[in-house]
Amino acid sequence: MESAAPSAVTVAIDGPSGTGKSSTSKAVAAKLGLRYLDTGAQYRAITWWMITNGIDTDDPQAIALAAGKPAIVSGTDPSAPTITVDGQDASGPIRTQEVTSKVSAVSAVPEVRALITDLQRSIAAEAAEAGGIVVEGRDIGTTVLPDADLKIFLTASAEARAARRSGELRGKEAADLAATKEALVKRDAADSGRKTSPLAKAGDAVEVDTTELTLDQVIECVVTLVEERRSK
Ligand SMILES: Nc1ncnc2c1ncn2[C@@H]1O[C@H](COP(=O)(O)OP(=O)(O)O)[C@@H](O)[C@H]1O
Ligand SMILES: Nc1ccn([C@H]2C[C@H](O)[C@@H](COP(=O)(O)OP(=O)(O)O)O2)c(=O)n1
Repeated sequence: MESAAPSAVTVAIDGPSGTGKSSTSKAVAAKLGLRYLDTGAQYRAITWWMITNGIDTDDPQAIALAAGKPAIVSGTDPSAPTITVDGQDASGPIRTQEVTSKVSAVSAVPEVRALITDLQRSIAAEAAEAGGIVVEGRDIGTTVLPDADLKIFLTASAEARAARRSGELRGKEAADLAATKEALVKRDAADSGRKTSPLAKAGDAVEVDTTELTLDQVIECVVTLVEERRSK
């Protein structure tokens, strides 16, 4: 007897910066034939648009008024994810230090979250028709997709996360380890402390501490969890 195609699965992966969400989610999606959505890239894209259009990122009202203007489109192929703003490739500009330093303020504005959350839900619903998706961010398991089939919350010590991040920055915008750690802890605090859907572990999420794990071990662990979920 031929085995049936695996059922569609929606996976939510949340956690603070540098825990391995993007690398893990992309690899798991590629291995299992799922789509992939980086929700942080969407918040970065809207932040980049605000900066380039002269919107004061310290003014929540100005941000709320402008939030509906940019058209943000995410490509969900895990081997080549894309992000455009008004048709323009934004994958490079959204990774600058300037965007990183302002994204928490912009993403805390409720009007921004409402628009981006709607966009994320429609992408996930469309992907569910095509096998499923891994969606990574801060509030996916708690707010965006509370009915996800599997929820993972990645953690790691601030030291490990800063070391991973400063490894990425070396040679580009050289930041020392202490400064990287300080910026990262500050962003975590802002993301966890905001009123509207803060960074938080969902009650039914599986927590995976990646501090002492290699990336391959984390990927293997999540693949196993998805397969277990699918076989139920
Ligand atoms: N378990 C791990 N061990 C070592 N390095 C890792 C691990 N997971 C991720 N990394 C590296 O850490 C950096 C940040 O990972 P990333 O997936 O972007 O994290 P996040 O999306 O949670 O911010 C990347 O350079 C990635 O290769
Ligand atoms: N679901 C999400 C995803 C990201 N955000 C916000 C908060 C984060 O600090 C920024 C950037 O997220 P991103 O995942 O790109 O951050 P890092 O990869 O950890 O540097 O976006 C959010 O508020 N909700």
